[in-house]
Amino acid sequence: MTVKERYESAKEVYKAIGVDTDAALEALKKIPISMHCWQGDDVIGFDGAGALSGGIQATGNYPGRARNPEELMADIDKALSLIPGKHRINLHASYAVFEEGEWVDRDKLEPKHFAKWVEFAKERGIGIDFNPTLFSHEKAENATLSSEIPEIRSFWIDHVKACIRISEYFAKEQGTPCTMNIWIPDGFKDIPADRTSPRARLKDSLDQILSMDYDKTKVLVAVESKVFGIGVESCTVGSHEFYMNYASKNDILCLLDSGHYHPTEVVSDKISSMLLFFDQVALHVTRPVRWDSDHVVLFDDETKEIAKEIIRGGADRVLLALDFFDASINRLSAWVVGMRNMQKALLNALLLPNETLAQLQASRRFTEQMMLQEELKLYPIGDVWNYFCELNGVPAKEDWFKEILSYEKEVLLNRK
Ligand SMILES: C[C@H](O)[C@H](O)[C@@H](O)C(=O)CO
Ligand SMILES: [Mn+2]
Repeated sequence: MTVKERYESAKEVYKAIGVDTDAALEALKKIPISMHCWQGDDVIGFDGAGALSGGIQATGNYPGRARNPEELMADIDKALSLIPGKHRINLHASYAVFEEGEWVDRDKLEPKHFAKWVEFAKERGIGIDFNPTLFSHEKAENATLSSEIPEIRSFWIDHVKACIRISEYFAKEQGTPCTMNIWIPDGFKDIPADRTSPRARLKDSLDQILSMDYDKTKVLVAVESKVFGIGVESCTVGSHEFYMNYASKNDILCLLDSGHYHPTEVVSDKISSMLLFFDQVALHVTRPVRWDSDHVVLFDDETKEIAKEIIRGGADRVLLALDFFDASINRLSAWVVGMRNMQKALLNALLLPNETLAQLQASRRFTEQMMLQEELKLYPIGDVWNYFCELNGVPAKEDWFKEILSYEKEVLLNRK
């Protein structure tokens, strides 16, 4: 049977439970995922400002890490060619592209340092999202926006302001808003004596940043909380409560990273609450293994549950990005697996009879609800997925992997 014939057969199976597979594929095609550039080079960046810091870690030494903008762009291109649909790319400020012999510190970054990325994105018709980089820098050794040292705090305030200007430039050039997400590593290894002062300084820094004049329809500022990081186990200044309150009072976005909560807490359970109080919510989907380990996103239960909440809450209300970095495997394969898995999870959610399931819950027919949810797990989603790949001109099933192998042989292994 061909992929199309299998799809036609699956379509009938779904039709019997009231699910329109054609509509699901149309909807899936319209959901962009912001693919993080930092999986390609183990979060190193190009500004040479410092080794990876901030309590995050890329482990492994698989050959072929992208070492410069050309290599990273080529790798992103290859990965995107194996992922169905049109997506976005997510950059960090540390990925500024300088002219030969040029260098400026992070507080002096300008749109021109990202012109190459705009050129890259425009040629491919994709949008760009952005992140100030408040780690891997000598001035980030202790604290950034919450620093007790006025010059350090001003430096980072200026950096984030510069990033807002760069985000505005991206948005203007690409014609779609740019999500600009702020994450800082500030915190304390051991029990602090004063939790309030650092948080008050962080609040003041954000106030100063947001007081600048910028187009709020073009730059969607988000703040990303975290429960702990390596070296800051006892207290994170930018905690969930801090940022949720700050975002709500200041009309900016909260970004929920699925690795940034207590191990038994799940982001899938938070999305509906956020969407009742905010117009939109931003996500970093990742896979924490025992800690915020940033493993590649799998087609696992929590990813599926997050996707259900995105579809049920309205995909246009969720700014979806991925955030993992695994240096122990082929980095392009990591991107492709993670992106395709996020899409499979979204497809899975789109293929559910969501109305029927909600009605079963509303009438408290939980026995039937459980039965149906379990039976649906074995419905022929694979046939629908393969057809989606074919429709979008990318290899179905595992067929994309041979492209990775030849790219590894011809390109990655030559990066000595
Ligand atoms: C590199 C990212 O910005 C970073 O991973 C941040 O988003 C995060 O999740 C830190 O744990
Ligand atoms: Mn994150």
